[in-house]
Amino acid sequence: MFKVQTLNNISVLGLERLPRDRFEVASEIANPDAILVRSADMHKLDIPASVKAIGRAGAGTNNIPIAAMSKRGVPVFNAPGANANAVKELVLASLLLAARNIPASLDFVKKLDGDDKAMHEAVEAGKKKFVGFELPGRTLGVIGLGAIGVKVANAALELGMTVWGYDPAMTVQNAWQLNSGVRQALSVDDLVSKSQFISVHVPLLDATRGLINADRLKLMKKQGVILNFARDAIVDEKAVIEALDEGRLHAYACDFPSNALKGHPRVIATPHLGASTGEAEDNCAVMVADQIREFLELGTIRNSVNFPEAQMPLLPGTTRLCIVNENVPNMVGQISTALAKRGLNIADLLNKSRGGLAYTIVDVDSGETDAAAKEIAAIPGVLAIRVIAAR
Ligand SMILES: NC(=O)c1ccc[n+]([C@@H]2O[C@H](COP(=O)([O-])OP(=O)(O)OC[C@H]3O[C@@H](n4cnc5c(N)ncnc54)[C@H](O)[C@@H]3O)[C@@H](O)[C@H]2O)c1
Ligand SMILES: O=C(O)CC[C@@H](O)C(=O)O
Repeated sequence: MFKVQTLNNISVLGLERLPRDRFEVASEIANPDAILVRSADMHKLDIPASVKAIGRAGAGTNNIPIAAMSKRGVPVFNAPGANANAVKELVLASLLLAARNIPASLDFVKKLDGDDKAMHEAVEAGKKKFVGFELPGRTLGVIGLGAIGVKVANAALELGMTVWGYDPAMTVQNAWQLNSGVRQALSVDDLVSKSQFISVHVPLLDATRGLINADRLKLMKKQGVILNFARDAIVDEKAVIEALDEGRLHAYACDFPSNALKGHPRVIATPHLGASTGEAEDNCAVMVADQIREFLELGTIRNSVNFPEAQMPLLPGTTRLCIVNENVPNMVGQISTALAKRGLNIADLLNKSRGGLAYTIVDVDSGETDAAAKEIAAIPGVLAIRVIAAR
């Protein structure tokens, strides 16, 4: 029986992918084999030694101590693209809210009083304060052309906007999805200086912290709009407020409210709602639960942010060893020597690496697998090992 701990509410559809005869799932559980999480901050958490995998039911993994997990040989999985449409729709809604001054106009309507005639007169007199602008011909710059950025860029083109994109590490799969009408910016500065609207869709990393800062805001076209549905620290909030107050920026739409932003007349803040649709919550939970199940039952790695992809069908009648080690020479040699010493025949083997980590799946015919696993675990550089018996 595998034990899975949930640190946030995970959609029932996802949890149902873990059959109860093989998986015990609870928010409080001792010695879990795996953790399912959404946005809970795991950096200060004492993650039990029993944990063999972490599944993020979403895209961003900045709430998970990935480097520490890599050192322990623990894969971290996420759900790439599973909530991208939900975020795209909220970005588009916010683009329109900003262009048509809708939040301020709704406040104005809420404060109207008097009889209907008085109200009608106030509406006709007051509406000039909320004159907006239309999107065709306006320029949007999209920083980060991943699952979300590509969808936002394509949708903005459909709305008649001129769209520039920048992503130095775009994947081939995402490039296939991008409308060829999206123009390629040469750098962040190049994109910023061309754009009136800017939408950021990058992960929060050291390299993206403060990506939109005071200097870049000065490069933007006048009356610009910044859309931040990625992570708070990607945009320098203080610099944005200054630009709003000086009238250089028209609006800041973001999914990460703070005291400084709250109540600002030109800030449109939503409470981290990007992925909050039933569809996105289901998609993320199903995807990540399937990945965690396949890892625990078969050692398969799909959509990990720190491990290489690794899939090998389990040969009937064999026992599987899954070994995580530092990516250094002669590890496979030492592993096969330990197996040969006990007369264990290798029926199938897969060895993959990513950065400093290597992962080996080896299926062996019957024999002293536990003893061999113990010996392999003691090889310097081996970080984790599991033995999975064929069912
Ligand atoms: N508001 C929400 O609820 C919500 C929901 C989903 C995702 N997000 C955030 O959005 C981010 C992006 O999500 P995604 O699904 O598109 O991820 P993704 O991994 O598909 O795309 C991220 C893209 O950013 C690019 N990138 C990385 N560093 C860059 C840089 N310095 N400049 C330009 N491009 C860079 C990568 O090459 C990649 O193509 C997530 O990491 C997460 O933080 C927020
Ligand atoms: O789980 C959520 O609601 C937010 C998820 C989002 O921030 C993500 O990075 O996928």
